[in-house]
Amino acid sequence: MKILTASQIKSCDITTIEQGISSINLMEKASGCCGRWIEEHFNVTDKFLIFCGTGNNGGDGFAIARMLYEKGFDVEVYIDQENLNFSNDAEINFRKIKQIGGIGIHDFNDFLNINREKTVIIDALFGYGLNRKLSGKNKTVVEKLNSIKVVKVSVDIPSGLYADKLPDGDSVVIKADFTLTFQLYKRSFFHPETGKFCGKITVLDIDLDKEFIENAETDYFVIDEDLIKNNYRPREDFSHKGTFGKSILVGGSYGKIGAVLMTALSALRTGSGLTFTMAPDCGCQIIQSQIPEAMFIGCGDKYVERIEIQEKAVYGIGPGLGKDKKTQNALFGFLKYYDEPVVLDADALNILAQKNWLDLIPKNSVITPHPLEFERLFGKTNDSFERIELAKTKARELDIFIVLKDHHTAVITPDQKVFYNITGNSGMAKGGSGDALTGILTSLISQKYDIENACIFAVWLHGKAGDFAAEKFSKEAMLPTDLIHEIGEVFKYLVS
Ligand SMILES: NC(=O)C1=CN([C@@H]2O[C@H](COP(=O)(O)OP(=O)(O)OC[C@H]3O[C@@H](n4cnc5c(N)ncnc54)[C@H](OP(=O)(O)O)[C@@H]3O)[C@@H](O)[C@H]2O)[C@H](O)CC1
Ligand SMILES: [K+]
Repeated sequence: MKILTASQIKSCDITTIEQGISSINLMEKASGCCGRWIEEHFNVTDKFLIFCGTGNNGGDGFAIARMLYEKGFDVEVYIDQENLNFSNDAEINFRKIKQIGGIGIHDFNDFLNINREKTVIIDALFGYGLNRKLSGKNKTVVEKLNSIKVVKVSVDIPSGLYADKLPDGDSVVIKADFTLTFQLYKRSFFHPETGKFCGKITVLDIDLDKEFIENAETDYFVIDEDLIKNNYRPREDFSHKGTFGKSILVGGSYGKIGAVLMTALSALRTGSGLTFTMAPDCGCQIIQSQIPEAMFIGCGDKYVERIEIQEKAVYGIGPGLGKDKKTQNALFGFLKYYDEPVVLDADALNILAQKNWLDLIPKNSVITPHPLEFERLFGKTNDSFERIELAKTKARELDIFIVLKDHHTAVITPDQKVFYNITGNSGMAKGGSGDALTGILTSLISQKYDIENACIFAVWLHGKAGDFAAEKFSKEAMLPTDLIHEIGEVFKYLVS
């Protein structure tokens, strides 16, 4: 699914309207989708306080108020009565609710304490037309709404948030529990500084012009299930273990054997045909007894001291590797002569950063840094938008793929495309989750998924398995090994 900018969405609106539907009917359709969602998720005994701005986001709010009222809901509307300079469509819908006696219309300043129990706030102050930070009564009413613990539903975008950039420094933004956004995700939904205002996001299809969206230029995409289902290749029956590639997972050090063990286990669970672990001898018993399916190649006593090159294999290097001098030399010796794509994670990245060996990374390799590892590799950035721009530059310069791990992990490609993942949860923020991702990635590349698709599929699969594990064990109790064991459930889900 594409992510378009606010101005592209506005142009798409205009194109849709030029194709035949009037703007007021497009608003009616958008508001109707919101009304139906609200009706499905709340009780008729709930009271709705709908806060409306002067633009079409406010117009949606007026239309939603009318629709909920007509369905028997208790509705009150709040506006800035000192600024009735509405957009054309907002004006039309404002007049409609004024004619309905049963909908109270109040000024923002009249909004006093409320019975929180049965009240739902609908935020229809601003949408993608926001072009400066909130001030005056708009700012005051948002601060007031944020200060009370009551369910908030934002129409299109939490008011105060821009669609595709960070808010200005001391901005005020509605902290929504739900965001009902029209047609496409907005980029700010996926960044840590901004996504936290959205709550649970639902994309409502309002039938915007499909051809416009198809032809729209963008570098930004969401990894949605359509993309995955087009990408996933069910296993052929007439095949043998060699068909499904050879993964070599390199890592582990004394006391951190579990990392490379989890990486190997997740490579196997992802369907790797032949799986080897290259780890220090101190890990041999542990790995061989826990994963008999993975062959073991000893490469040192307590640390990885050498990384031998094997033909027709895909290497995943880093989990639990440590940064011992011998290990540094082993990594240097390997990368100096190996020019096939590799997956580099954790301490492999920290060694490359520390020794400034970035130019040793083979083309089309995949690095999987979390933000701190990214900073060690490429330097500080002021915010996550800047970090993505730097990642795009580095992916192009080094001709590599960057899987930038965060709440919404992003895959950045050498041709500067950015794919945001929407599976996963905070239960995965535990040591070992990254090791599992490395195994999934290595396994998919060894199974001949092209690198871009392997990265996209891997982050989605990893997050989905994490969601299944959270469902089963709770976010607090779930373990990375639970996530690994749920990988099979995700494959079954994909073919269901
Ligand atoms: N395709 C769709 O997604 C559809 C979306 N719809 C809804 O329309 C809004 C966008 O409506 P728009 O009128 O373009 O803009 P907003 O309602 O977001 O903002 C209204 C105007 O407010 C002014 N503004 C901007 N920032 C501020 C601010 N900080 N303080 C005060 N006023 C502000 C600005 O006008 P100016 O003249 O003052 O610059 C905005 O134009 C979208 O989000 C959806 O909710 C349609 O209903 C259907 C299709
Ligand atoms: K809004």
